Amino acid sequence: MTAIGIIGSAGRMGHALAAIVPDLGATLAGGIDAGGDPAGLAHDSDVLVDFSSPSALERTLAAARQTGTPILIGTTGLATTHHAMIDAAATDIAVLQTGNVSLGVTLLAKLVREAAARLGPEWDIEIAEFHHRHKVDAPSGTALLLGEAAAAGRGIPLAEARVADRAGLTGARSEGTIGFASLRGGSVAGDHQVVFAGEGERIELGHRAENRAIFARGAITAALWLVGKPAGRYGMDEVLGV
Ligand SMILES: NC(=O)C1=CN([C@@H]2O[C@H](COP(=O)(O)OP(=O)(O)OC[C@H]3O[C@@H](n4cnc5c(N)ncnc54)[C@H](OP(=O)(O)O)[C@@H]3O)[C@@H](O)[C@H]2O)C=CC1
Ligand SMILES: O=C(O)C1=N[C@H](C(=O)O)C[C@H](O)C1
Repeated sequence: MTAIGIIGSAGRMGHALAAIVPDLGATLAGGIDAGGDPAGLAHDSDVLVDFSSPSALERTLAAARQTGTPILIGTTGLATTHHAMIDAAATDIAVLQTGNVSLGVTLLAKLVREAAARLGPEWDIEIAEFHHRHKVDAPSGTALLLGEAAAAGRGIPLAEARVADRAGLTGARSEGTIGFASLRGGSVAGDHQVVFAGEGERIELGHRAENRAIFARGAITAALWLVGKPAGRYGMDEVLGV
């Protein structure tokens, strides 16, 4: 049986992952949290699953590279420097990093890209997300993933179009920008809405996660898929075939 090591095992996702591992025919190699030893965990695991904090990433990737252990990274709030670390690790091991491991969001990203490609820049794109009160990063990893999909559909880099944190005298909206809005409260598992606002009409594409079990199932499915894959950076669309 494939042995799975969890980084962030005592967290909300850590618990959801541990609960679903046996249902998917795998076994738990162990888990660590802040202050834990990623090298020992990587040694004991066939694949690592990381839902923790961006601060864990450097040591985790070093351990995974040392042992040649593939890794699924679900942690969000990553900076450009973290993506550079992931790219470097993917020269040695199989890595899948995504802001959302659900089937629904993986398909939604395809739909958003397609809509953005077909609609002209006069259609304003706004992305809204709503998460539980404990979430520490904004915009959510999923909102950014959907923003990347929209920007790719328009053939532009997201960094050029991204507008977040509107407040005060912002001036009128600039054509071609992609706006982000974040709400936090209660126990919301994760809602995302992408709005294409045109003159006199709107298209709204969205996804609502009703629980963390959908993320845990997607993450373990992807982790099992990564075992035995050559070094490289993979996507959830490849895992799920959507
Ligand atoms: N990609 C996706 O589909 C999804 C992504 N996420 C993301 O997963 C991450 C975790 O979410 P959630 O479970 O709700 O958060 P929690 O705060 O509940 O859990 C995070 C866990 O990570 C641990 N941790 C913190 N720092 C380190 C470290 N340096 N090394 C190892 N472990 C560490 C914490 O341990 P301690 O308490 O000791 O600090 C804690 O147990 C977030 O970034 C979230 O956005 C969540 C759901 C789906
Ligand atoms: O922190 C969460 O809970 C979630 N984080 C991910 C994100 O930032 O998009 C995925 C999901 O929405 C839940």
